[in-house]
Amino acid sequence: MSTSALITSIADVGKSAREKLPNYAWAYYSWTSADGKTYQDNLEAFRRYRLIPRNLRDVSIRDTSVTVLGTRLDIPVAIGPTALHRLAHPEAELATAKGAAAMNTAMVLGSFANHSIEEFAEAAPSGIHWFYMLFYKDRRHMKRQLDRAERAGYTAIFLTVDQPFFPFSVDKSPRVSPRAYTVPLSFPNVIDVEPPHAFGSTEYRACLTAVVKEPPTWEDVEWVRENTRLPVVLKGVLSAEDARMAVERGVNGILVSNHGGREQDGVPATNCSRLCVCESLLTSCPTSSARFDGKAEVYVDGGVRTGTDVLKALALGARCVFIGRPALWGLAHNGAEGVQQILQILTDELSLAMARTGCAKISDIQPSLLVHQSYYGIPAVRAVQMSKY
Ligand SMILES: Cc1cc2nc3c(=O)[nH]c(=O)nc-3n(C[C@H](O)[C@H](O)[C@H](O)COP(=O)(O)O)c2cc1C
Ligand SMILES: CCCCCCC(=O)C(=O)O
Repeated sequence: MSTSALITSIADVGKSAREKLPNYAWAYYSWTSADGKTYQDNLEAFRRYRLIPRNLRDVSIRDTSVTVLGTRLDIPVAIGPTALHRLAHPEAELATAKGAAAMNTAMVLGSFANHSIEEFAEAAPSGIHWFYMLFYKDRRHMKRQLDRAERAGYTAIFLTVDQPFFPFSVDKSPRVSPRAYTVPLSFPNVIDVEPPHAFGSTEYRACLTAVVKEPPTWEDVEWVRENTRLPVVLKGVLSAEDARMAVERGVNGILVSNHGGREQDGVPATNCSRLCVCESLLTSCPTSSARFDGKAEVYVDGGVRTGTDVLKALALGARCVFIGRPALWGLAHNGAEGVQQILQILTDELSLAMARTGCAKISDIQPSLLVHQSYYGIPAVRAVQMSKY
């Protein structure tokens, strides 16, 4: 599929990316833990919800904007942190930043990026920049990174908490094929001075393992909270108890995520987990769900591929969603414009889904729009059995 071929969906962009990317890059981006059950579940779980539209409302104008961490985004879709954009495009994260800025939405710069905190911010000066910082053994390094992010105009710090050990420390078969190392890569945000070892070599991996803190603990989160004035978001929370502990420590946002099915296999799809987070909070501290909502925002990622998925995630209670692989597909498909195109497709689809379900603005998207298929699960099973005869 060429760049000029008719592209009408995220799936089309994914197909184009598959054709354009070398096998090692496609393999890394598509990689999942174990047999990919959790990844598949992320995709399928959205389809398990059905929508009950409200009709005859004035939806002639739809407003898809939302406020996240005090910043207005034109769409409730932001780009999450992903590593190694350089495998998809020579401009790497700089192009992704431009695509996000063109749609006036936020992007989280991953620490495993080819470009520094400052280069990224300068590439898209009008953009909304958030920074995913690693936990390091040396707190002075963390403090320097927090200060640099603040000075460069970033407006939030993301901490990933579902990766106690990094792939370069523990993966038995490498997540990134050695063939990828023919591409010039570096990690300026992780290592101050690039070591003289070949990128990806055992020695290079040992340099990374030497600096990162594995595994991080709540004490590290508390330290970050105390050492930056920026809002702090924990990414990778699946348990209600962890969400509560985060809120107690002054965390400002919870990104419900299973790392796109790339960490622990067998965990639930994230949109189910979101329900777990909320339901348990409601059950265990009945008076505090409002307090929780007031104190921290909740977001979700994993398997978002259509505007209807976005609508469903918001109806489940997420303030906004994040995308991982689709942004990489857009980047591979057509650089910054491809990333913009991905976001435009999701915007157009969301806007149409809002019209068809009677929502003129984001706050109209309510839980009552959704019914889970288990609601009519027994009749559905009977129908399958009947259909044999
Ligand atoms: C190639 C790739 C690299 C990723 N790198 C990181 C990372 O460095 N840090 C992180 O917190 N999450 C990382 N993620 C996870 C994403 O932030 C996100 O949780 C996930 O991709 C969402 O699922 P989706 O790809 O179905 O949208 C990565 C995901 C992919 C696909
Ligand atoms: C070569 C560095 C890769 C770091 C891990 C990135 C990641 O989280 C992933 O899912 O892949």
